[in-house]
Amino acid sequence: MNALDEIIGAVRADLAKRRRLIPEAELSDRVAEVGPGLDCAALLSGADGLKVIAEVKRNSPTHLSSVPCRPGDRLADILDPAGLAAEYEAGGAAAISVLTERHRFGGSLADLDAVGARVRVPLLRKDFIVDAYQLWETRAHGADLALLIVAALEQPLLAELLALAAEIGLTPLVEVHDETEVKRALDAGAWVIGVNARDLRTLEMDRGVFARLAPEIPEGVVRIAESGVRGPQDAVAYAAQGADAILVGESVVTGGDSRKAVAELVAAGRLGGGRGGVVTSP
Ligand SMILES: O=C(O)c1ccccc1NCC(=O)[C@H](O)[C@H](O)COP(=O)(O)O
Repeated sequence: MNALDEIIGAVRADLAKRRRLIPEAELSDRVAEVGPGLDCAALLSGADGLKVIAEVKRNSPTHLSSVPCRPGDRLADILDPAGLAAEYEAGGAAAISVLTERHRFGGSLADLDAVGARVRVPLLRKDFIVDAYQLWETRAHGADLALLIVAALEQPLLAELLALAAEIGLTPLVEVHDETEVKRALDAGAWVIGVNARDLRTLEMDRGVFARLAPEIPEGVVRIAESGVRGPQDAVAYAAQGADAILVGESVVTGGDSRKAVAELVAAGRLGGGRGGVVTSP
């Protein structure tokens, strides 16, 4: 069993418990009350400089070095996820990602609620979404974006979840790692694509993947470089390779001064040039 399958097994078990506690109909009523989220494609476009999506990540199966962590290791002791997100926002983050998966990442929907109550920028729920229930839940808890990982979803389900996300006012961030997955994302109708430098099956990191895949992603689609950003030099490189945005977790969580770390990435992104295109959702 690969790393992704193992994570998804635990996600499905948790999901079954939550579904018993809160029926989907209750969540859809809540979604009707909260209404649609922010339209994030335009907000994440790199037309006016590389955007930084900063992540609240308590733990991870790897560190940047790709060394597998021991069970119980903490990436960082995040006592106040909302306070951390506020630091990110003050540093210029265009959006906040909250890793809500519990078993391997130590996250929760309570973290998402806390962060959403504190910041004004768009909120991404980063989790392993394999069922429509999780999308209802994502919007009901106030997120504006939901992650759909192509490697975790067969094609009809990917297209169905993408359509449902759009229908309930979420911007789907569709994550890919190779050429075939880019094609599948585009076939499903994605308009915001994240290229993850981390192979979720093997946990290996390859920062060259974005440069290889970016030309396969057409103009008009938002391109996000995810994972493994160590600092400003990587932001400059990704901007120069045409990224609209970068998604950064570990290096802004563990550096000590998270506001400064994000501000440095934002400043560096301006040096990289970027694509300068105007992007709108369909
Ligand atoms: O972070 C991990 O080790 C990981 C392992 C397996 C599946 C997903 C994983 N992370 C999710 C992410 O995509 C990252 O948290 C996110 O892109 C930020 O990455 P980083 O800046 O390298 O912390």
